[in-house]
Amino acid sequence: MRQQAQHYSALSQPILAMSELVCKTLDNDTTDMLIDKWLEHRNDAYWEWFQAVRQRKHASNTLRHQVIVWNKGDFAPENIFCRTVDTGRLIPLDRTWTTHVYHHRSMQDRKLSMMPVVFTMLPELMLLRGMHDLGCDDVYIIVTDLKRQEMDDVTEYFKLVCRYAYGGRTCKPSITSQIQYDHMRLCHTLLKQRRTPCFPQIDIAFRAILYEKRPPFIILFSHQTTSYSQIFFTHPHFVPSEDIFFDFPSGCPNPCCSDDCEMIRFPRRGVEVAAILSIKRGGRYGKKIKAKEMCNWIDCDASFSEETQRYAESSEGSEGSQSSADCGDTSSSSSTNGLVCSKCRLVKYCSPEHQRKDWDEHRRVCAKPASLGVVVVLLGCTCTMLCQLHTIMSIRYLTARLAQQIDEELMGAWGAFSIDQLMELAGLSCAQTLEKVYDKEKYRRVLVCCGPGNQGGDGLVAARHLRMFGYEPTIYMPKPGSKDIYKRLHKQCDNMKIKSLPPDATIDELRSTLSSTDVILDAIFGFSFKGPIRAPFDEVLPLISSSKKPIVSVDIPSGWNVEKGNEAGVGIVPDVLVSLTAPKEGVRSFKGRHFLGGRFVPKAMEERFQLNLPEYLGAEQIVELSQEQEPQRL
Ligand SMILES: NC(=O)C1=CN([C@@H]2O[C@H](COP(=O)(O)OP(=O)(O)OC[C@H]3O[C@@H](n4cnc5c(N)ncnc54)[C@H](OP(=O)(O)O)[C@@H]3O)[C@@H](O)[C@H]2O)[C@@H](O)CC1
Ligand SMILES: [K+]
Repeated sequence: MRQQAQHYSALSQPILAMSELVCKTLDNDTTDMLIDKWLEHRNDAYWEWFQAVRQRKHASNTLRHQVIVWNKGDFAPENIFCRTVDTGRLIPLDRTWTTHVYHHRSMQDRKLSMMPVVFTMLPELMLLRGMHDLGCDDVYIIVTDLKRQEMDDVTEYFKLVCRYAYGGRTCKPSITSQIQYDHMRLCHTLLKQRRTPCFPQIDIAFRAILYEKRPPFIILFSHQTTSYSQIFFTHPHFVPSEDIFFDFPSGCPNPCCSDDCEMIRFPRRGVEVAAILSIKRGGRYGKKIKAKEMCNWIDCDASFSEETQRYAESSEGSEGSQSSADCGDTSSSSSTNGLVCSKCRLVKYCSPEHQRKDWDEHRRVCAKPASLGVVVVLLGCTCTMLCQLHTIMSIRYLTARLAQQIDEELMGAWGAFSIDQLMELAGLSCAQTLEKVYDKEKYRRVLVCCGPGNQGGDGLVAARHLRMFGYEPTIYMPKPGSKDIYKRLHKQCDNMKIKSLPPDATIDELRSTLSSTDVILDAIFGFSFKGPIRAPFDEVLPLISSSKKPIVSVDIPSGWNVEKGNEAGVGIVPDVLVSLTAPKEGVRSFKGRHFLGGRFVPKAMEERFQLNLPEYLGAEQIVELSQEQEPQRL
């Protein structure tokens, strides 16, 4: 062993035999036993999450991108199906696997059993295993004592090695010395910190597993309660859809951890934040990884050609489409148009025979997409109404949390928007909505009521546009927000000679302004509102409601719970609502005219969050969702 270790260097390709780590293998039966044990612990966060999947609240889409399904049966892994990222099959979570846990022998001496290691990560492992089909019967875990910062350092090191030196390739002298320097630094630091196993051992085992086994992912598990474990994916294609991770509970066992702490670093924000090892391919590693869509019968190796993957859009219930695959042919070039299950339309088969064979398993999740049932209700509607109703049935209603997440993503690294841009478009939608419903000749005087958050900013932008459209807005901001953006927006309004009530205007002053107002724009509270209503709004809201003036509410009527609506009965009841980005859960029962605005969501994001937004026409910034009466301008 010592002799072999001499050949080891950070730049040459190690082999597993060089590793001094002990490998404990948990076979299928042991894994099954662990899953059974895990199921005894119901009523935890995972159980709730899976229940939510069942109610189609998460990780589900009635269209073909459905990634997790559970339609029937008990809470048991065999009833929960995952769409695999590598073959597109819908397979049950109970397809067990073999776990190889590499650990230092001192851990065994310390009586650290490897069973709890696997048990702690079981829901995540089940999910990951279920997400992968090809070559993933084996899961590799390396157990360490790394702390958070150390885990990050080690992650960066592996990324560097895999990018430039994997396979013993030569790289620029500057990179070589960088790798050697990082290697020495990590050895030195981690040895000093007495981390087990020492860094060279983690390094050997990690790269040797990559080299010899080429798994879709490797987990570096940390035994430290103050740390997280890292998953390394070996190709971007192997990173599961981030929809899966939305709301997936964090598994951190440390009771003192912060909210965003995770047991395993799941790539919650998609490929961009996943630890992906960029491995140079070529020579014996020259095989390009390619997504294969395969026949859903688990024993069949037939895959479908790329061009036929768009089957769902083009073929209507294609039970009869031809099949040319020889299912015994294991080559990836085997290609067929496939038969789509005519009921759920979620899976494909190479032949009727395999469809029949898979039926016992597939029947557990096979169901008609829910939206199809709606058609019956719609008989007798006009074509336009049908389209509108269809829009309402399928549009996604957002929880407060999801609305905030979308907002953050729009302004995050991927979305790259600034708040000014979003607010400008949001405010423009509000002004356009008011203009569409309330004619400026009859409803010239608009009281724009602004709150202390971003919605107040939307109101200020709307006031400016309304002035441009020929209205006479007055701003009322009883609690001006402190951010610079509100001050700038207010200054822009001042420059246009838009009147403002002083923030400390008395209730009498507000009452008198309301009496000389034609229509109110309610831009007080948005998706961050949490009841009960505090001063000064506890006096302002009832006054607005009792004014009997028409009201246009922005995003959600002020005072309504974002998810439960006007259950406390203290909110404003508007005539018109303009939802931004997508409607919120709380407005499902809203009866007035409902518009959608905030035309800034990129298509990719709309699809990722399954928003099912309606089409905006031409250059319009708004689209009407429902109509209680024929569209008309008042
Ligand atoms: N992507 C999008 O869709 C975009 C959305 N945009 C818009 O942003 C809106 C969300 O903005 P947001 O997060 O700043 O929150 P929002 O609701 O305006 O104000 C919260 C503030 O209200 C207050 N407050 C809360 N509860 C209270 C109570 N009970 N009683 C009294 N006060 C209470 C509290 O203030 P505090 O008391 O802390 O000073 C809190 O900070 C969203 O709905 C949409 O209109 C666009 O601008 C951009 C793109
Ligand atoms: K509002």
